[in-house]
Amino acid sequence: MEETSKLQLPETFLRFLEANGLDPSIYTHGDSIPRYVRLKPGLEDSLEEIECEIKCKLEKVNWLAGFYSIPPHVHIASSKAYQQGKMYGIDAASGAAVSALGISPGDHVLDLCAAPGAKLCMMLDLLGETGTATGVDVAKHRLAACRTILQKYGVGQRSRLFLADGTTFSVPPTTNSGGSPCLDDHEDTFQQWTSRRPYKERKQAAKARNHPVLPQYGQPEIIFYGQSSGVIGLQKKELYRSLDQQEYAFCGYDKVLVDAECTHDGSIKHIQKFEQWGWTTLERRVLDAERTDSNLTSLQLNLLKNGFRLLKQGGTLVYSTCSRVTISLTHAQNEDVVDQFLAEDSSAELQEIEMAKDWPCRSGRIPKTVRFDPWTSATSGLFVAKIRKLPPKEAEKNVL
Ligand SMILES: C[S@@+](CC[C@H](N)C(=O)[O-])C[C@H]1O[C@@H](n2cnc3c(N)ncnc32)[C@H](O)[C@@H]1O
Repeated sequence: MEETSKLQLPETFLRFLEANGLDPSIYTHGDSIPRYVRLKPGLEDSLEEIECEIKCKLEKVNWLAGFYSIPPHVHIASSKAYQQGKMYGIDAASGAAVSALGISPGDHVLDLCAAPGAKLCMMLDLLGETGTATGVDVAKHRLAACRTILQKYGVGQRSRLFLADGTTFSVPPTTNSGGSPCLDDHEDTFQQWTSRRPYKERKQAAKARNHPVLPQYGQPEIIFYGQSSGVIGLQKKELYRSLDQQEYAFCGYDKVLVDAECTHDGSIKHIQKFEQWGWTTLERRVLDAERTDSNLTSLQLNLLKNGFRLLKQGGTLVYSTCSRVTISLTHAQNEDVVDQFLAEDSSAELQEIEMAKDWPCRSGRIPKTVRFDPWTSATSGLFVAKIRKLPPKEAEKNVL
């Protein structure tokens, strides 16, 4: 804390923060943001037991159901309650982004940047016993961690995980949402998922390792699916069917989360290091890169476009950028991406996030978008935009 308050930020960095509506006090007033946990639904009675175990009180987050805050120095990873899957470690702002989707039982939900899976687990808890959740990520090791988490919390039953590029992913939700194990042992039929893969698949995987095929050039690899995911018993050609754009309007996903990739560690600890490395290095490595990193913003835009393409008419998409990094709250990675997307697609309409009235957030540069600033929200920081897919008649009016 002492160290942070002494930090003198250079003029260029202060100007950069101002241009992006970021309050520099987060860098000078220290890192006192609490940690958050979410209790597994139905385990509210375990609250006292958990408090005893981790030796601190779980403070209820009044604006977000199921969430509690704990002091930043309390670690939960070694606690029995965490290891037994009674609680999740997830920032409250991340929980808010999932809530903004307005998930209803029976929905088919897509998480286009799913790993390591904290938000996907929350979606599955909200779905309860119905609907399906599909998680996509381009990083295999992160997706494997996501699979472990789904298994740990026992929420994998109606989920599918695909290793794929979210900018081109095209697999629609399955229509058969109550799939049951099939006795058909045709090699192209999906059986129940098992960590022990059949010999033929292992041989194919070994071959692919020698001649790697990036997911965007091949068929998305399904690396986990649950008993009632609707995948069991399906033939590969049925699962990997692609639809015409018009068909997605009726057979697409009800809700899509694009929790986009962001880079540049702008965390307090990271920025502090530039005091030793030299502030000119900060300009070169972070500020200039941020202004010119068109690769990143075009990835974010393409993820948003593809997520929206897979959305049903009347469906809801939430675009958010990852928390824990403060620089990722810049306009370039958030409002500018949303602005460009809305300008290009007349069927996309920005929606008011009604429940945000009770959240400790403020408006983004574009009305109806919201920002959780770490310093005012006491969360890790997040940008959230909620977008609805309009039916063609309403979209026409949008153009006029
Ligand atoms: C902010 S993290 C997602 C966090 C996740 N939603 C959660 O709650 O745990 C961004 C993720 O996007 C993934 N990613 C990056 N590029 C991608 C792409 N082209 N397609 C799909 N996922 C991508 C990264 O591997 C990373 O796991």
